[in-house]
This record gives sequence, structure tokens and C-alpha cells, in this order.
Amino acid sequence: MLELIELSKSYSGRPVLSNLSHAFRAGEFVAIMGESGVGKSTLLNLIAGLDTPDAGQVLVDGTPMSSLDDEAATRLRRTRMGFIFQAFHVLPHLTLRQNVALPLLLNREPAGRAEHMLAAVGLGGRGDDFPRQLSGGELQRVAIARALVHRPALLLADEPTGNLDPDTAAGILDLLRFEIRASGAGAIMVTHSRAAAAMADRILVLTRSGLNDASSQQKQERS
Ligand SMILES: Nc1ncnc2c1ncn2[C@@H]1O[C@H](COP(=O)(O)OP(=O)(O)OP(=O)(O)O)[C@@H](O)[C@H]1O
Repeated sequence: MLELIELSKSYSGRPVLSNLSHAFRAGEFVAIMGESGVGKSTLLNLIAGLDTPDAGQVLVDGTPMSSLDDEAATRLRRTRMGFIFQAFHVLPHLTLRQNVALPLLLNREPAGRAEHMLAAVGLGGRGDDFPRQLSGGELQRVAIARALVHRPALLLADEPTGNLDPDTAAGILDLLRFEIRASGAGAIMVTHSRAAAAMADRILVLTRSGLNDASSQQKQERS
């Protein structure tokens, strides 16, 4: 469902990604690891269409993102993708129900599933609360509910448990995996945490040479 073809991206003449190609299968949960600064968030932003590559293509269901105008790209993002990004924080002036219902509202779908998703992430009955009344872990659960409420084909998550304690993080990851499976979505999760990555079907490591399977990377390091 998602294919990256010879993607390149530089910032101020400094290459971050060079000729990166990879195919992601529909419904698989992939973790992307790699050294700080190697370009993981850059890659996720290119996949999300929040940034554009200097060269190469991101194909979603066979359609090059670059062939879409702004409106069509936004529509594709809204309907086919869900995000758990720092940049998409839970909005403080909206209730939890309104926050979770936002993707449904933008897609002109009935808002009823917001309540179901809040219950699914253990926040049933708290729909009228505001984000300031929640802990960090609870806020992250709201973000998961919001990212999956419109049944996206692909969930993109950047360090979804970054600032949580290990026990809360483990609970959130269990929930994330369960909800991904329940909705049939594929997911790409950038993380530094081995425990988080271990939840995925496949672990990829981003290096200067591209995206490599973690198991083949370990073999290379041993040989
Ligand atoms: N908008 C930007 N303008 C200029 N440079 C940028 C921009 N975004 C990223 N970079 C640079 O690109 C490189 C890759 O950054 P990126 O955030 O993708 O790395 P990362 O692998 O996600 O790192 P980390 O694990 O530390 O979050 C870094 O050197 C960063 O400074």
C-alpha cells in the first residue's frame, strides 16, 4: 500500500536521505529505528506528505503523492492516514470527545465512533473532560483513539511513548498494537525504544545506506 522509490532529501545542501527505496505491505506494523539525526522523522514527514522529497516518489496505493494537488493530498491524508506526532498534539480547548471526533468531522463522517474509541482506550465516560485534566499516558491514549477513529489504512507514529514511564509505555504499546490489529491498519512507528520496536511485526534500521531489516543488520555487524 506504501512504496518509497529512490527518495532523496537534503537540508541546506546536506543530504539526509539518499536514494531510499522500500515497500511496506498493507496491514503490517513496522518499527523504524536508527541513530539520532539519521533522518527518521524526516522520512515519516515525507511519507505523511508534510514535507516533499527533492527527488523520488512516495506511492500510496500506487498513486504518487507528488501527482496530487494540495486539496487531494489533504483528502488522502485525512481519509487514509492517522497520526501520532508531536506536531498533532491533543488540542487543549476541545473536550476529549471533540478531540477524538476531529478526523470524523473533517471527513464528514458521523461522530459516534469517537465515544467507542474513547471507551476502547479506557477513557469511556471521560468524553466531556479537557486535556488539562489528564496524565501524560492518558493523553497518549487520546492521541491513539484520535489517530484510529476514522479507520485509516496507515498509522504513522513518531515516538508514541517518548516521554512516558516504562510501565505506562508498555500499556500504551499493547493498546496501540491491539487497536491497529482490530482496525486492520498498517503502522509505521519511529522509535528509539527497543521495547517499543519489539511490539512490531518487523524492525527496520535507517542508516546512511537506507532502510535495512534489523535481523540482517545484526548479521552484518557480527560478520
Ligand atoms: N526542517 C529542517 N531544516 C533543516 N534541517 C533539518 C530539518 N529537519 C531535519 N533537519 C536535519 O535533518 C537531519 C535528520 O533529522 P531527523 O529529525 O529526521 O532525524 P531523526 O533520525 O528523526 O533524529 P532523532 O532520533 O534525534 O529524532 C538532522 O541533522 C536535522 O538537523
